[in-house]
Amino acid sequence: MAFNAAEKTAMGQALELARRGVRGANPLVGAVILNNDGAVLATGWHRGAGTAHAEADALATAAAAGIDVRGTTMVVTLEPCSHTGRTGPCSQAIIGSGIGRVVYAAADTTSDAAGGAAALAAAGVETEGGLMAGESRELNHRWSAAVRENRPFVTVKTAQSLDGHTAAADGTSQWITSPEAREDAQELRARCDAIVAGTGTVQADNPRLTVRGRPGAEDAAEPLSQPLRVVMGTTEVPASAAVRGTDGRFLQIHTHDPAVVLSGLHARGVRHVLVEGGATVASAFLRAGLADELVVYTAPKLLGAGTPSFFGLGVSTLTEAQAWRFDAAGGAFRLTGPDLRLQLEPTPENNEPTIGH
Ligand SMILES: NC(=O)C1=CN([C@@H]2O[C@H](COP(=O)(O)OP(=O)(O)OC[C@H]3O[C@@H](n4cnc5c(N)ncnc54)[C@H](OP(=O)(O)O)[C@@H]3O)[C@@H](O)[C@H]2O)C=CC1
Ligand SMILES: Nc1c(N[C@@H]2O[C@H](COP(=O)(O)O)[C@@H](O)[C@H]2O)[nH]c(=O)[nH]c1=O
Repeated sequence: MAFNAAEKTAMGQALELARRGVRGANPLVGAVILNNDGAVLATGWHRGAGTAHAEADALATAAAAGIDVRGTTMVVTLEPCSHTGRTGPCSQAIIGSGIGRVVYAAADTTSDAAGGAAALAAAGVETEGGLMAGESRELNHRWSAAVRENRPFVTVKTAQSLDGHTAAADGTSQWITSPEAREDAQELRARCDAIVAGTGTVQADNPRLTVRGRPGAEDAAEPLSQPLRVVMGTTEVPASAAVRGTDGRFLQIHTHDPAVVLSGLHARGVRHVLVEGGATVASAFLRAGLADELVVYTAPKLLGAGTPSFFGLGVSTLTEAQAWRFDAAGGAFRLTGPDLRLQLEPTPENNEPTIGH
């Protein structure tokens, strides 16, 4: 394999572009188109499930700028796909564009999307993989684990006080975080297929668990399909509970096992789950190694007592601590109004998920 200096630089840039995407049902992918002198002609990245893939995004950017890409090189962080999902196959779009060479980082090992490199080569496009493959694989290591194990990608979100409580001593929790933080959390809801909460939260909060205040939300002029609202636990959700709604997108799963919830949801086509708590349910996903992304909103308030954000993780001494790291994709930390938003992912050494092997 021979990659020139411009291709190596472009792959680094493509990895940075990939990090602009959002984690969830699809992997983070970036793409750069180079001319034969190694100059960047166009760039693209994938913005999440249902939007253009990075390759198509870069091709569209080039087309919009009137750039002729025939005979040029595309550098992309993941092997171009060969399947028609919510968007068309990238390998065919590349072949159709006349691009002469494709350099990719990691192979696409998903059963339905794999085979893009072979399709490109068969069409006469010079195709080489493996450049910075480790970086690309690490960028999507939790997404890959979810795909490998036939389960949805899991985001756990919590809103806590500065001293790590999700509810005060009397069980009150509305609201710990600011309107700005709660508005930000609506974005998490909008990009997932299902929202999971426990029966305890239903009893305490009577939540709606809906997407609101954005195009396609329940309060929009033409509402689109909402994420599925899922309650886990054995206590029957009351007929009057707001979470039941009227659109038929409510489901109770009578279990305490996160793996059972995930396999049931995967069978229904759910590829991204948002776990909204409470602490009992969130901790169960963490304990099982079934949390791929953690978003923690921390309000500058002290409660001194109450429900800890996470408990019962099976950690009895410091060396057993779950290891997480700040996730540059999506912004590791930033202020949302007066509150701090942290985004983390498990380190590759952390407990890998335990289902699906
Ligand atoms: N700040 C925040 O981000 C949030 C705060 N809250 C607050 O947290 C509190 C509710 O949290 P919490 O009491 O932990 O309730 P949960 O919503 O986590 O629900 C816990 C209940 O769900 C069932 N259950 C489901 N899975 C498991 C499991 N793996 N292990 C044990 N039980 C399970 C059990 O009920 P069953 O007997 O029915 O099976 C259990 O009592 C409220 O005060 C609420 O206001 C809630 C959500 C978010
Ligand atoms: N208390 C608390 C949160 N709580 C979460 O929000 C749910 C309410 O959802 P809804 O009824 O759809 O508005 C509630 O049941 C719990 O899951 N979220 C936050 O961002 N900040 C907060 O301070």
